[in-house]
Amino acid sequence: MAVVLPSPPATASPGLDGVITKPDTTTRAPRVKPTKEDLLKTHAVHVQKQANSPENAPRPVKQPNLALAYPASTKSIREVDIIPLSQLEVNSHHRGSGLILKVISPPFLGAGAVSIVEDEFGNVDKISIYNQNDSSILSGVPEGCIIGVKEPYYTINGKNADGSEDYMICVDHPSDVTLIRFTDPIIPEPLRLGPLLKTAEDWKKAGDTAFLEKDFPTAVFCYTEALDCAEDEGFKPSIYTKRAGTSLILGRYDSAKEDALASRTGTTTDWKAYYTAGRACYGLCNYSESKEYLSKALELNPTNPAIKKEYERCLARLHEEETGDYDFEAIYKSLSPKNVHLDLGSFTRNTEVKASPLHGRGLFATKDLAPGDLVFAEKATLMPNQYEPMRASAALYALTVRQLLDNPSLCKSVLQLYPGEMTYERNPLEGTLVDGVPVLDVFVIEGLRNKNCFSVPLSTLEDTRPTAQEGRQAKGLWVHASNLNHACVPNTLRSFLGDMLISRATRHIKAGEEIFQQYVPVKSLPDVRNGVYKDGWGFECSCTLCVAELKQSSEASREKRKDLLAQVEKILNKKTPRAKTIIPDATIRSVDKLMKQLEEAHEPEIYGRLPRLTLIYGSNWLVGAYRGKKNYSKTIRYAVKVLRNFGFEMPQGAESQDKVWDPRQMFFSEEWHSLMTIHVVVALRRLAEAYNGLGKKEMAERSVEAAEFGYMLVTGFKNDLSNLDR
Ligand SMILES: C[S@@+](CC[C@H](N)C(=O)[O-])C[C@H]1O[C@@H](n2cnc3c(N)ncnc32)[C@H](O)[C@@H]1O
Repeated sequence: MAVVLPSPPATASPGLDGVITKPDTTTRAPRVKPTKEDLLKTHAVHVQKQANSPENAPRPVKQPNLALAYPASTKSIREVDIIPLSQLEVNSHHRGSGLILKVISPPFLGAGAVSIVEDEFGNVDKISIYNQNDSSILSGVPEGCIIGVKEPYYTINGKNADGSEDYMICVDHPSDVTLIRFTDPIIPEPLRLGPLLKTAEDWKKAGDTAFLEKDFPTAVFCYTEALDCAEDEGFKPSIYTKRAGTSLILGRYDSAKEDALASRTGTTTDWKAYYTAGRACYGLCNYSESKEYLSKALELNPTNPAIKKEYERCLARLHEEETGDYDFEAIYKSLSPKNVHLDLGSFTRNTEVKASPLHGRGLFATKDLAPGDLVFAEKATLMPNQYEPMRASAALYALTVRQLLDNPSLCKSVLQLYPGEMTYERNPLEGTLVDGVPVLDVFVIEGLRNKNCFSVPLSTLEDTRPTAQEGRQAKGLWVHASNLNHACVPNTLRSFLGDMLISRATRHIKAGEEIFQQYVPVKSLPDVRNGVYKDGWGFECSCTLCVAELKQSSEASREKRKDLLAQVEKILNKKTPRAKTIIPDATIRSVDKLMKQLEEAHEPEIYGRLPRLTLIYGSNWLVGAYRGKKNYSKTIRYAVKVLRNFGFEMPQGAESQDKVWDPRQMFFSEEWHSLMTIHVVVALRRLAEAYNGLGKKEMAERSVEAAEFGYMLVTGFKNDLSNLDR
């Protein structure tokens, strides 16, 4: 699926004469409207061009521009005043009004389905319908169908070749348009066609033909018509069965379940209904309900191998949900670019959602957890298999809209996510069914995507490898993890395996304590990182480190650290230690000197047990420089400093090569506030190498064990450190 960038906001733009002109946003009557013939002719040219272009060209996505947000209609087409097209005013949302229209052209399928429509009085106009599902025939608005548009937004779609304004009814919210059945009395007389087919049997046959042609949306449509005109109740169960099976293929699990249950006849053949209902619930990740239906199917058909297989799968998911017992290594092996959606249950019972003193809801521990413990593991609620960075956001947005439309039962958990500040009040009717579809506000969906999505590599383990392809990240939503608030020095670390998010404790967490994660890797300067939070999520961080750095440390000290860091960076950015490059001693000495000054610029009474982020880059660099010179003793000294700067407690004298201590203990300190990243693992490996170089085998082994523990935290499961070399 390709994407287009969000359209630019309606701000001032250069006019033809180079003078900045504001877009015309006043509500007014359209100026000159084209005739029906002209509209159809121009449209036909576009459609013809599309027909000549290569088949299967990916369909772009119109991602909503939040600056132009407007709420979705929550009314039924039966509640609004039907108006003629001639009453439409540009730049207006026509609240309380609606249109009943006949589609009189084949569609042009771009980011939206564009067609020409006619009302009962012969007025014509252009319509663009966005955000419809491929599983609905509205995504293609076939010629001849009758649609209802609720509270239509009429807009200027740029200029025509002759300079006149090009007008369009723009339907952004998918629930603002509804497909009207041919027999519906709401259709005005002049637009009526009468039923296309007469009997339920005819519609069923038409549905079967569409099914065989793999046109599943049309099959659903025909089966719906068949059910609607069936006079014989005995005819209905078989149609429900067919519609349930078709919906299952389309991933419309809510309807599949409903139809499967409606198809029951009270006989032993009901095993089919329960089997389909069980599979539909499995598709929705409702494993307990799935198990119930599959058990019933098994009772009626105990030897059926397909039911047995589904039942076993269901038990495996329930076991994962209950215990958090996963074979992560096997899961990793099963992962491939084509197989990122893992068949796993989510383990969340160590955590619960409660009101947070920081903001809205937060996630809290339900039991004491130790460093390294699995806090929770959650399968993505929504994550497209799209790792192209330019396409990942739009793909997630499109998938979210599609899934909510297809499975309204998902609306409750997804629409309660925080969408950021909206320019209007949210409507409590969002997510409820009106005219058969859930009311969906695409601007809310884009807002909550933006505030809650995570960027995700194929696996964090892959991502730590030097050979990892930089930037290839998908985007996804995990509704449970979305409750996590941010802390720069958090108590958990997240990692990914395909669409599975693994959260591990990085320190002791007491039952009842709030769980935090870092939203993004933290910047070392407190004002810079807080700028990122403000811009991205609208908050200022109040974690221990931010309070210490922003509220307790003086502005003069902050400025001093900033200045020294800039001096360090100036040198380091030119001289990165690499294999086979020897850094001149003079450079090392000047970095060393600056680093001492920077260290002294950290007030001991404030930074006593806190990370010193501005020191990390320099101390890491010095580890590399001394490692290059095989100076083991200095490598140890600076590797220990790196660990200290990340906020790990180092025993007195650990910087000396002769000190005997246990690096494995550093993860278990109760008082220190440490920050866990892959750089900690690398520093521990350097430490091990240097101890080895000095022949201190015991210390080297302990350092390797500590590095392995750290690597488990970073990647989510136990892994060989040699992954870091390939
Ligand atoms: C993914 S949501 C986190 C859950 C959120 N508290 C809720 O009620 O849905 C992200 C939003 O939480 C808020 N937030 C996260 N961390 C915060 C913090 N440390 N302090 C204040 N607000 C925070 C921000 O408003 C942010 O946009």
